[in-house]
Amino acid sequence: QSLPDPLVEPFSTLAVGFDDVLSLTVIGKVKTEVETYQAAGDIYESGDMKFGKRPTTWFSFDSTPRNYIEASIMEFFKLAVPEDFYTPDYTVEHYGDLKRYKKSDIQGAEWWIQARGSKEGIGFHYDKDEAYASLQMRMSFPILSTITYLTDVGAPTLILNQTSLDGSVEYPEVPSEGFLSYPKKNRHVIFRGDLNHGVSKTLSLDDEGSERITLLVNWWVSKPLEPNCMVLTDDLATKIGLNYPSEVSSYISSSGPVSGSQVPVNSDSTPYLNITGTKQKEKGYKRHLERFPPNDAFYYDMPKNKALTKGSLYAVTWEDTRVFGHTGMLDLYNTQQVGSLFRDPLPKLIVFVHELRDLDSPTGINWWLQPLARKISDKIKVYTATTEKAKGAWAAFGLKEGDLPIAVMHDTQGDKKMVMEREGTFGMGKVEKLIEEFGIIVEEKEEQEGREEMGGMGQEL
Ligand SMILES: O=C(O)CCC(=O)C(=O)O
Ligand SMILES: [Fe+2]
Repeated sequence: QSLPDPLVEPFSTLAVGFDDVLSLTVIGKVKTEVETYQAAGDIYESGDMKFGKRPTTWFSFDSTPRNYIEASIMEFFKLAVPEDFYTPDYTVEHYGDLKRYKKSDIQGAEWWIQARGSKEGIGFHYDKDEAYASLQMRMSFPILSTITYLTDVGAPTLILNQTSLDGSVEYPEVPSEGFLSYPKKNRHVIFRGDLNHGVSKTLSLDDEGSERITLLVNWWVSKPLEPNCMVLTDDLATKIGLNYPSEVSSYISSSGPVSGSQVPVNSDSTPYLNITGTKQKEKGYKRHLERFPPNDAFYYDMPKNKALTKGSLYAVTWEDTRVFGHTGMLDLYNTQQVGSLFRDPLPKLIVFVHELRDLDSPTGINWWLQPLARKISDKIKVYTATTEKAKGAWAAFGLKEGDLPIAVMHDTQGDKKMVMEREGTFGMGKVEKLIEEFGIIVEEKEEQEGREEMGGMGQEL
């Protein structure tokens, strides 16, 4: 049987998709097993894990599939082509030495389940060896991550061209490419294991009431550490009702492979979206916001939801006027961040606000601060600072609660500080004046629109 080659004409450098990956009978069996697995609860008796995360399960290639989930994982492996994801042409800034993997380097798969409501999202993150990250403060990534949609429902996965070594500095600072994948039952999406991704709830095209279920399978050179990634022993598999290797093997020998037709999804069936334009409010677009550390806020424009199609995949590119993520969020409890903030030679503009809502609400500060931060990003690093995470910094600038919202300038190298005038209404004009008084000249580009207030978050622009 010859395998489809999705990468002859890559639709996107970030990810590839296949439809009908499993046979209809098998996808039904996998769904039932997923329910069984979910119902079994905390099978590894891990108790309360950090961040309330459930452990993932390891499946080694040495073992025989004991259920249809494991048989499907063996099948998905045929679609994983790691070499093609690490060609020297695709360079992410800090990957001077691109690693190239052979399939034979892969030892097994880590898998888990996600179940969400039709309007729910999943926060942006890197799939990583969670236990290793806690120990080493560095990230160890799978070679490839995959998503298999088990229902047609819910918000899309958004995979970005952004990676990081330690989770505190990201490359590039602001993503310019995305792979947007709406759920479609029996679709399998493969992407590089080191990319920032999440599920954007504001892009959901479904009404409340149904369930979004995905099976996540990641390919690793070696097993991620316990207690976050666990081996499902035969005893445990029997206990939860997922151990019937002879049924699985006789199914395969009598009914044929567990695979379906495995149709590559390419640009013929799904469009490229080039998001361009310089106006703050580009007609026909909606601006979305996702929060992820350490960039803290990522604003990106997409066609209005009614112009997007359920079940589609989109390769998205954004002009730098259509994506924003140029501010950091000051967090005095994050010692790693405070350290890198002081080492960074650029002067800082810090905007102190009471709470996140002051930044993100439809009339929030971020709607004009983000474009401003982009404009000045080569001269000034902009931070926002909420009371919860940054109250401890007020004293250094002689600030009191009643002064907020307020901006300060801080040259951490020369320890030069300047506080904005307290009189007058806080806004973009006052911030620009502060920057100027601090002695930094910002080139005036064709930025007239920057003065316009941006439309509200999630508002159709
Ligand atoms: O369900 C999805 O679309 C993605 C889930 C995911 O990224 C994860 O669980 O790590
Ligand atoms: Fe993930």
